Amino acid sequence: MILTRRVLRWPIKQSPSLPVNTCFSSGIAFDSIKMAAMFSSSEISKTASSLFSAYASFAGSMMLVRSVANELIPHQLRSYLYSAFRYFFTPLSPDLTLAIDERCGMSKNQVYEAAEVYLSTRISPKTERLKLSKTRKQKHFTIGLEKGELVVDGFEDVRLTWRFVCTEGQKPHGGEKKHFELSFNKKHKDKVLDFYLPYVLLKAEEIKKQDKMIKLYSRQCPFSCEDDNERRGGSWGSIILEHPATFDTLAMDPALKKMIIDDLEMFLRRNAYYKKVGKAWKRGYLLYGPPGTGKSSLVAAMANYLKFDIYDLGLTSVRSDAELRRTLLSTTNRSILLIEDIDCSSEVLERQMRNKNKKLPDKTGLTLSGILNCIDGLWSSCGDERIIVFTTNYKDRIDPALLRPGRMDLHINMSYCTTDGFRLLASNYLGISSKHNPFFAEIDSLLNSTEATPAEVAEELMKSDDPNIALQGLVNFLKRKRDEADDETENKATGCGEVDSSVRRLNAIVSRVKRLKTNVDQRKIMMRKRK
Ligand SMILES: Nc1ncnc2c1ncn2[C@@H]1O[C@H](COP(=O)(O)OP(=O)(O)OP(=O)(O)O)[C@@H](O)[C@H]1O
Repeated sequence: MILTRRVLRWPIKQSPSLPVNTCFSSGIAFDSIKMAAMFSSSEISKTASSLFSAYASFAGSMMLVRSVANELIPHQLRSYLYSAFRYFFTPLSPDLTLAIDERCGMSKNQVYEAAEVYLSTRISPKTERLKLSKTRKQKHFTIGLEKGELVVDGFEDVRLTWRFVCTEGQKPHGGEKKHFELSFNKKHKDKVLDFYLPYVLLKAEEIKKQDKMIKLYSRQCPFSCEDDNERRGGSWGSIILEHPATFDTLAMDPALKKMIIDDLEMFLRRNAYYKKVGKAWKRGYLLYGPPGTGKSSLVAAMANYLKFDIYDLGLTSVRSDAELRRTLLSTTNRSILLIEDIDCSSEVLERQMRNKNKKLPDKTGLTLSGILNCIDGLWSSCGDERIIVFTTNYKDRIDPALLRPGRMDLHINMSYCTTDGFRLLASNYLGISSKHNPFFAEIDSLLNSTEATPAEVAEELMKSDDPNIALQGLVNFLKRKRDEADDETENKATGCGEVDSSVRRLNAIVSRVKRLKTNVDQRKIMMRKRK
């Protein structure tokens, strides 16, 4: 108040030392001249001293008040008063800011991870700094926000601002603490929590699925392609699965192929259904058939289709039920557990032998009941979207307990190459179709009377870039197979003595050599003609 009164009493005078109508080009210079004209130097110094004395008396009284308050008012009441004072005198912001930390305790924060992925697709052209990275195994660049960068996003009528913040960790060598700040108008709080953030999680999941590199895990693999270069628990190592098999390249009965795809689709859709009926969300497939009919290729096609990782578990490397449990618990959701050649697993066969011969000692700690428990017992319920695939060349050698529905839901017979299968392979390997090709009819009739695996047919088709040579080679191969099969049947039917059968085999070899020579001659003639 003193200060105000003094200021108001200042006289407004013109300085006699300056001519009133002097002209200046600069406005600032003109103002300062005006000021100087208003106050004489003695008056300015008087004003400054009164200002200083006012400030000193104000600061002194405040210090006195503060020390009295510190003495008389208890600490808790004081801090309450301060916060109330701050609350009433700080202007209210209409915005709410959510801090999304990188970690929740020891584990990663799912919302933070999702935001990282989602925001990489929301970067505006105005953003000035971005983070770019790519590991040797990654196919695409990874783009992220740099410290302090902003992304503005919209969701229905809500405007949201994301900011990426990095701060120094409090502990020495604690590294950087990272978090996102998400700001929006307070009135949209419910919409953001109930709809926007779940939408971000969903979108991030979709983006991850698109870019996902499928991994093949094995306990025998000495290293891991995980980003943090750590092996998963349960001693799994991994490599990127680069198997190009897809359902489009698989030569198998089209109806069977469609049935498998539909079954997988239904399995993926049925999360709620599995919960409702009280079953673990998993599905078991048994693939059986002779070697080279595409069992492993089908597993790769399933993984590529679903974008699921594969855990290749050799049962022979598992020593006990406890180890099997540990190993399976360290596998992730959305994965395929592959147990190949289940009939060759000595433990599974052993139980059958033990049943027949009760005296056989229990050699290992891995038992069939341990395996069954992991497939559909209580342990199997730890995890979601799991697929278990058993493969075997001999279905009849497997313990029926393993095959019952609920354990192996679908039994898929991978059979010899059919005419449909051949057409697909011919189109894949040679880029040809059956139209006007003279070889197709002959190959069809040979395939109907001979058992050849898709692997054998594919091998023949790969032998030449020239479709005619490759197809002629396949015809010869199938004829040879047919003759061999005929010879074998004949041998079995006649049941002659050893000498007779040796003579017949010798004759068969001679006739086969003759046929081969004819084929070679034919091929030479064709080559000459082409030249
Ligand atoms: N049905 C098929 N469609 C396309 N290619 C196939 C098919 N079956 C086999 N092949 C070809 O043969 C090769 C071997 O097949 P694959 O390993 O999948 O057979 P498998 O039945 O798993 O054999 P095994 O029982 O010996 O493990 C594959 O790399 C693929 O090129």
